[in-house]
Order: sequence, then structure tokens, then C-alpha cells
Amino acid sequence: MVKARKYVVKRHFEGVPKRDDFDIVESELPPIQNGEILVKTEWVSVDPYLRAYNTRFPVPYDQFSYQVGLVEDSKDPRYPVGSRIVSHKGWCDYSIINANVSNSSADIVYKLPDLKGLSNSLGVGAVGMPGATAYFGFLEICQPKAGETVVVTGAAGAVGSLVGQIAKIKGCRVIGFAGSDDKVNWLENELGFDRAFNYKTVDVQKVLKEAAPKGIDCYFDNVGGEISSIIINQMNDLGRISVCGSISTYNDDLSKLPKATILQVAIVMKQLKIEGFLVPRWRDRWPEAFADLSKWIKSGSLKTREHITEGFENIVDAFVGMLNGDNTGKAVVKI
Ligand SMILES: NC(=O)C1=CN([C@@H]2O[C@H](COP(=O)(O)OP(=O)(O)OC[C@H]3O[C@@H](n4cnc5c(N)ncnc54)[C@H](OP(=O)(O)O)[C@@H]3O)[C@@H](O)[C@H]2O)C=CC1
Ligand SMILES: CCCCC/C=C\CC(=O)/C=C/C=C/C=C/[C@@H](O)CCCC(=O)O
Repeated sequence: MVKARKYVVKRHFEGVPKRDDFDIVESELPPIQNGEILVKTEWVSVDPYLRAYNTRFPVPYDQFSYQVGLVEDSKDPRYPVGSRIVSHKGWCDYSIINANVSNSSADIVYKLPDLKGLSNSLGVGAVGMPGATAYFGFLEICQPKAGETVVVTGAAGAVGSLVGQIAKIKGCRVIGFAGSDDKVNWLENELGFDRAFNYKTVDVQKVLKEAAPKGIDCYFDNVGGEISSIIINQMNDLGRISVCGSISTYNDDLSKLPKATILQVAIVMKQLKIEGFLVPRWRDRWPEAFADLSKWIKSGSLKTREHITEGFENIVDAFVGMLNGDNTGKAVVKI
């Protein structure tokens, strides 16, 4: 018998999530049946969508998220003992998975991609869902061309740091916004962003006029809110905006936020293309992204950084820390 622990969300979050919004539930797992695998969690992901999706589910619910795990027992020949998988089993230390049974779009399980000797944690980061988000959300929606100017918000995070570097690989000029001077230094001095700014301390409109004198062709929007309105109003005709997320509002009551009428004139007059997306749209094609991303990481043209929290009992702290901006690069928890 294996003793397993999992986080259960017991009440909807109000504002910033709290440790007391969760219970840790312990149980003894039964022996596995035909078609099942027993998985020991090694890396757990904490992501903004866990906050954004919270009110969509009745409580209590098991906290889902991506994780990388080691197969410890197997009655499914596709996933032998000793192999590693990525699943959406979330914040638990052991789980039993039947990859043949899918009750919802959240029942995700696939073999950990070939990481060519890189850390397995990349399976929930640059070679996982956030990597696919940056790759398809930017390349498919922005359709960048060499020489164009690209702006990225949330630029020092899991998705944003990859988008900026992919844009450089495609020959674009890249400007990033992030929430601390250390993050700005990392973007400019290690990742090769042409310019980066601390959105908490600069006049965004002013620095953009100076850093993008020819205007902005592509905007990858991770944060929403006022900064996005300022950026969109400085876009060139026929510019493309990929709306990935709006983390600046995830802890807010949306009914109390101002409406963004100021954007509509810019969208019409500049003939902008603005498109939101959810990365599962391209799930069949994620392996394409993973092949390019792992190749770029191995060759040194794409750099990754992780903000690692240790310990199952510290997952909520890691989650809240990520929402507060503690992370540079991908926030992950080592179990
Ligand atoms: N559409 C889709 O399919 C997907 C969308 N996403 C979205 O992409 C975005 C980035 O996700 P991810 O890379 O995983 O997370 P990050 O690694 O970027 O972590 C979140 C970051 O958000 C920033 N942040 C927090 N509050 C604010 C605020 N009020 N204003 C501006 N920035 C803030 C913080 O950085 P800082 O210090 O710079 O403020 C923090 O580090 C999110 O909006 C997420 O929901 C992610 C995956 C899939
Ligand atoms: C059990 C619920 C999850 C089912 C879908 C399974 C996997 C999710 C996935 O791969 C990635 C999802 C990312 C979503 C990101 C959304 C945010 O950026 C925007 C959310 C805004 C909002 O809904 O308020």
C-alpha cells in the first residue's frame, strides 16, 4: 500500500489565495489494476491559470496542475516502470493514472519529451505547457517578421521570457516589461532583449516612445490592465496582438474594474488584429514546439531559469509567491 497526499481546494479564493483555502487529504492507494500506473510526483507546477480557473469549479475540488512523475508500478506497457510522464494530476505526491480513461479535457497524460539530458523539471516549463504557450501563442497569432518590433509584458516569467527569446531567434527587435530591476537586468544582459523596463518605476508611454521609435508591430500580452492599453495605443497599422493572459486582474473582482473603451478607437483606426487563445488549441502539435524548444535550449540560443521551491508542504507558498512576482523564469516545486 502506498500512502498518498493531495491538496483539495475547500473554498473559493477571495483575493490572494491562502493556505487555509486548501486541505491536505491523505489516503492509502489500492494496488493498481490492468491499464493503470502508479506515479510518484517529482515536479509540480504552479501557474496563473490555477488562480484564474478557481471560481469555475464547485468546491471542494482536487487542485489540478501539470506535474512530472516517475512510474513506480505499471500495468500499461506504454508507460513502463522507471519511465517518466507528464500529467495534469496536480498537487499530489502519488497518484494512480489510467491513461485510457478520459473523463474531461483535464485528463492529460503523455510521456515526458526527450529532454536530451536537460532537467526533467522543464517538462512543466519551457518544454511543457508554458513552452507551447509561448511558441504557438506568439508564432501563430503574431506571425512575426524579421525586423519587426515586438513588446512582451510579464517578460521575465515562464511564458514571457520564452516569447522574447523566440522573437529574437526570428530576427525581431524585442522590448520587455517586468516587475523588478533584477528581472530587467536578466532580460537585457542574459536573454538578449534589446530593451527592458521595470513597469513599476517607469512612465510606460514615455519609455516606449524612446525604445520603439518606429512603433510596435506585435504585442504579446500576459498581463492585461492599463499597461496593455498604453502599449496597444502605440501600435503600428496592421499590428498583431496575442492576448495570452491578464494576470494583473486575476485577484480582482472583474465586475468592479473599469471598461477599456479607450482601446476601441486604436483597434479600428490602426486595423489591429487582436486574438485571445488557450494553448490546448494546439495540443496535437505540442511535440513540434517541444522539438524546437529543446533544440534551442541545447544549442544555447534559448536560456531558461527556474524559481524552485522545495517540499510538498510549501506548494501554496510557491503559488502565492508566483502570483506576487517572486519568480524569475518558471516557478516549480520539487517534491
Ligand atoms: N492562454 C493560455 O493558454 C495560457 C496563458 N497563460 C498566461 O500567461 C501569463 C504568464 O503566465 P506564466 O508565464 O506561467 O507566469 P509567470 O511565470 O509570468 O508568473 C506570473 C508573473 O506575473 C507577474 N505579475 C503578477 N501580478 C502582476 C500585475 N499586477 N501586473 C503585471 N504583472 C504581474 C509577476 O511578474 P512581475 O514581477 O513582472 O510583475 C509574476 O512573476 C499569465 O497571464 C497566464 O495566465 C499561461 C499559460 C497558458
Ligand atoms: C480542469 C481545468 C483545466 C482544463 C484544461 C486543461 C489544461 C489547461 C492547460 O493546458 C492550460 C491552460 C491555460 C489557461 C490559461 C488561461 C489564462 O491565461 C486566462 C484565463 C482568464 C480567465 O479565464 O479568467
